[in-house]
Amino acid sequence: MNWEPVEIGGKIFQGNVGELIGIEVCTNYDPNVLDVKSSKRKSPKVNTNTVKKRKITEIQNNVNKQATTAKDIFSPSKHGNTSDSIEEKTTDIQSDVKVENLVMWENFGLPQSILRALQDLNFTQPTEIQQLTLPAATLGRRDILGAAETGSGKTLAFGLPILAGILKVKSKDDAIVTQSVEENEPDSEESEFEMDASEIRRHETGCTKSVNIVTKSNSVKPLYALILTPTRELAVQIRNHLVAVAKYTGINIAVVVGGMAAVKQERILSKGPEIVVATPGRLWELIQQGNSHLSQIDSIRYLAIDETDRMLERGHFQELHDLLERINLDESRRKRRQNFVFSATLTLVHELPRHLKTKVKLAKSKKIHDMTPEQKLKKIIDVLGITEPKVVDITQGTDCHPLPLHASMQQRQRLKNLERFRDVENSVLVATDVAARGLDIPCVEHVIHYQTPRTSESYVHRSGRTARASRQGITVLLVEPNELQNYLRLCRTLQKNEDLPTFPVQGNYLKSVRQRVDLARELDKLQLQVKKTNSEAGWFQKAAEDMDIIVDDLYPFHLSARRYDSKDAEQSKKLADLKRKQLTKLLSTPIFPKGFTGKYIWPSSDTGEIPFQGELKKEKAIDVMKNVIETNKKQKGRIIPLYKPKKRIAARSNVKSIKLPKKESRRKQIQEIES
Ligand SMILES: Nc1ncnc2c1ncn2[C@@H]1O[C@H](COP(=O)(O)OP(=O)(O)OP(=O)(O)O)[C@@H](O)[C@H]1O
Repeated sequence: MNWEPVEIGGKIFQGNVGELIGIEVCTNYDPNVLDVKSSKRKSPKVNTNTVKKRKITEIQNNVNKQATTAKDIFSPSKHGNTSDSIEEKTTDIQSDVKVENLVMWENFGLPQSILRALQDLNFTQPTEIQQLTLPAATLGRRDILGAAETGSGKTLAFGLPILAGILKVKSKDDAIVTQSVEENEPDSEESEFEMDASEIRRHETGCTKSVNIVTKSNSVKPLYALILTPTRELAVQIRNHLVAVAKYTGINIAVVVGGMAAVKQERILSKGPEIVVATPGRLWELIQQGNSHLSQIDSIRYLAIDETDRMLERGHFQELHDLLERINLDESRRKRRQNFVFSATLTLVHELPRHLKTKVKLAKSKKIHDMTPEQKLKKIIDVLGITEPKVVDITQGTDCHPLPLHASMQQRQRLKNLERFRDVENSVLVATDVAARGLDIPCVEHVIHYQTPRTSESYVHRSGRTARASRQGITVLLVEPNELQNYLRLCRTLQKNEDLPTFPVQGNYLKSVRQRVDLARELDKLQLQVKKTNSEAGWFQKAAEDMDIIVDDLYPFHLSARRYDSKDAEQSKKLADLKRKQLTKLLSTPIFPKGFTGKYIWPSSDTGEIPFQGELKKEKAIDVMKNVIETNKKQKGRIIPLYKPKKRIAARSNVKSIKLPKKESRRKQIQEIES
């Protein structure tokens, strides 16, 4: 039927007309249409009340069921919120489909719709950060402060609890609406179809009907969650990642970032997405322009801040701070919100050292941008009102966050790491030659050639990543004895008749450095072995399942064929964990003497001696090198000719090859470390 609005004089709306906001007229009235509806009355009668009551009882039963399991396993909700535990049913599309191979996900209270999507993605088990975060977040409803290295699966660590939470809240809201509809209905035995017809009778008089904007379908859709991230690219990535796991949930996720047409952004938001992934700047703009969907920003149930450490830098902080104050406008809603703060470094959040606490007090009187990143992070946590968060920090306890870059990485992860390398101060990019050419990152201070390049082109391109435009930079070439020929060839091609100046290194500290490096290499090898063993076992299991073979029947054969021994693997893992702890401890012990504040130890140009404790200079590597060149010139007054080896050096390396301990000695090592 075709309905058109009826023009009415303004006065009619001045009286008490309840929810009536307009009248429409049917322009192609056809009595047969109503007949079609009334013919439905002849269909088998279904008691609406029974259906709805069953739905509510089902939900209630699930509340009880879930509450018991959650209580058994996890700590209670910070908010004492049990009503949120209502099992999502109505929006859980095709929940009866069997989800296989997801045993590891089963204890996290995730609905079937999400499990199905995880299965489609072949995410058979949660990553470490997900395992540690999900129980507390999904079932305990705790705020989370999380830190883990890049590519560890942080997005789903906060994304899954948000999606699962929204499904629960929505089903709770639906239950309330259903209940209130029931309460307002006459207590009759009408079937659903009869109710349709009676509704038609109630609302349609002749050829007119009332239009009620308060009906559920027309109301403003709630905004449940906001995810903040520092860059546009990340926002898009997070959205895509979440869309993939939300595909059976019916939850809409939108991106709000700078650089996108404002009209398009308004259109996206007018559809009422339940989750908005945004960069703070554009979000703030749209809020200030009065966007209606974003006007609910203070009632969001979930807030995630990804890459918080980067949000504290480069002009993001003030925007973030203002935005959070706006989000926090309503105190009671703030308390009901669940927060996720993910950052690469959370060390100072565990317990702020006393000297920093004093600094925080002092900083209150200063401007916000005078604060250190740690103070800013603390400030954000305070603004959010996080008091007893679950802290999940699986960073390896070092201040150095190396960022890998190589051809077998996903393009997406490569871009992320490059972005991070560009934005994070003191970061280290560990790259293969994929990064040797074309990369234009302005402030790279050092290029270290871990292996002597085989061609002069390679040397020039790699080195060209530093000292860009008018900036200074230093490139250091590490030459092993077996690489000497490469080095000499390189110098000849570059028409150098003198040796490259040597970077001063104090041998007496090298022992400690070597100890750490050896331990790191050993750990790396052990980890590789553990990974290989696990993937072999996983491969076998999967192959057996694909062929419908029961693994147990073949197990002994499988063991001998692949030399897989679960005890052995367990032992290697244990040893790797112990070695990691050892390394973390060693790395937290300073190599240089107490009181040393400089970056490099470099002997005095006058005496050639290492300065006493406290007199060491705080110098950059580039300045150290400049000094060396100057000193060489002054002391010798002549160039140092290129090294000429008397005889060809055999290809040998003085790098100790790391051998993995055998079974017996592994056990011995574990005992030694543990004692
Ligand atoms: N449980 C899982 N099983 C397998 N793959 C996963 C799982 N969780 C996430 N992934 C995949 O791992 C990759 C890295 O995940 P994600 O981007 O969330 O990491 P991250 O910790 O946020 O990294 P970054 O800090 O660099 O942003 C993605 O390709 C993602 O699809």
